[in-house]
Amino acid sequence: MAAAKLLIPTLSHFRPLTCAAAVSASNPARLVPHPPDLLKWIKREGGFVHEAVTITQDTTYGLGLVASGGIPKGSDLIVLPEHVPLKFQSDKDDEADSVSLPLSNRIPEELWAMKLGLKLLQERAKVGSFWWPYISNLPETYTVPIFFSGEDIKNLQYAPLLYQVNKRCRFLLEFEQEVKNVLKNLKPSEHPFGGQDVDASSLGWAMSAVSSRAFRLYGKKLPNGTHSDIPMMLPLIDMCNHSFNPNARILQEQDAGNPKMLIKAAEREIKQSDPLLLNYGCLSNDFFLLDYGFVIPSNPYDHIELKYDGALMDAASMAAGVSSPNFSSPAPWQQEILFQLNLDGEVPNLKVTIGGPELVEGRLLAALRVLLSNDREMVQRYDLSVLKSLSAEGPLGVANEVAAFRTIIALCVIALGHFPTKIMDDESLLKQGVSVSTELAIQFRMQKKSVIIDVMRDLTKRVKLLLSKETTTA
Ligand SMILES: C[S@@+](CC[C@H](N)C(=O)[O-])C[C@H]1O[C@@H](n2cnc3c(N)ncnc32)[C@H](O)[C@@H]1O
Repeated sequence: MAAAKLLIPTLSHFRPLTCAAAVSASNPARLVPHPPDLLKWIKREGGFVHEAVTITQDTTYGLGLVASGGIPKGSDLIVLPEHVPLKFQSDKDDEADSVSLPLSNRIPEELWAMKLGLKLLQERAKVGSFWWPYISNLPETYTVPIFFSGEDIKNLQYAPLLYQVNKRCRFLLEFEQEVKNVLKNLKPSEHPFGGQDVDASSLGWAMSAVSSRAFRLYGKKLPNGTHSDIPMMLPLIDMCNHSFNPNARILQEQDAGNPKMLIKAAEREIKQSDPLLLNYGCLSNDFFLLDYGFVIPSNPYDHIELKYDGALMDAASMAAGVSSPNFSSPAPWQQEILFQLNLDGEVPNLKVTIGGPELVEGRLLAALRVLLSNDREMVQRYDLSVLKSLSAEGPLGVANEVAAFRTIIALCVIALGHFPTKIMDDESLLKQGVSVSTELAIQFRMQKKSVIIDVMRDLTKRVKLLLSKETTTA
């Protein structure tokens, strides 16, 4: 044993940063086979864990928290003292941050998870890290699309997500080079990762660990009295799985001198064997898959993204039977409204969505209503907020509303045509048994197609209702 220690002296102060591909979504291995007891560590550090809160393997979503007995509503479930969450600027930072800080400054703000990921990777490499009891309990692999094969990325069949995945992969490969360049001339004592090679795969592990587990909460108080919003990893609390109907919620107590993170039971009793669930956010499946590595069936917040384009709108409305639409050449007064909707001008935002709680994004609905109307005076009688509202029920008349809805239905048909497979094909592929990542990609595209079909159904009903009302009043 002594000889082995002598042979590998440099290995004694760091841990390897290798990263394997995900084999199972429901039960990913942890970084070490028998990690320390997380509950005991939290309590030793001065935190509180309700006696009925336990960690269970018995979930379809990996590890989770479960109530071993009844918990009254509003009870504190877990309380973390301020030094336990893992944040980018931590009081425990040391001189290695003079290297990782400039590196993190090269990360675009939208990839904030990579910033905290650098810190996580640094702590993962360090033997004796304060956070090792937490980090060793993290999953070894993630089912996010940056780890999918090229074939499974294509299997997503949805351009906006393909774009995001490619962007993240490209960033990781470029950042790997930047990290290597910065690290190559460092003395061992200055090296933030214990002299180890950091590659796109270990960076991707760290980014996914953060994006799937961090919460954005108040940071330090700013001079103007407000709080900065910073991501942090909350040990144990982050063992809660997601639900849109959660039974727990995160709170931050800002008592002077004693800030704490806690989760409380929601305003209903938690029964024995109930999982403890948090709402990660009212997000589309794009975010759930990209950041968390899962897809929610019938997600009420899922939507599809389209580009507002005059030629596409003309094609859709002609397919819907609207005669001579003028989306490609709007009248000046219509163009002025498109400008107000930020669908025209120097830096327009042409991304519009269909599906989700709004059903049709207000900006798209207003544009269709206005461009399908010839009656400038009537249009100008209404506020933009009315023109954008689906519940306004045909402010510009039944014929205009029917034409707008039919145009959206035709847009949906065009969008469905962009998917190379039908839902029935996808279902039979899933029945044949496929890998974890292929299954996720197929579920993702099936859900997108369901969103489109649901919107078409809803709008078809609205058209029928409008037409029936018109015949009754005629
Ligand atoms: C904050 S962690 C929760 C703890 C995690 N289950 C574990 O084993 O460490 C978030 C991860 O849990 C899984 N997860 C949580 N809620 C889920 C849900 N509703 N459906 C599918 N997977 C879920 C996903 O793998 C996600 O990335």
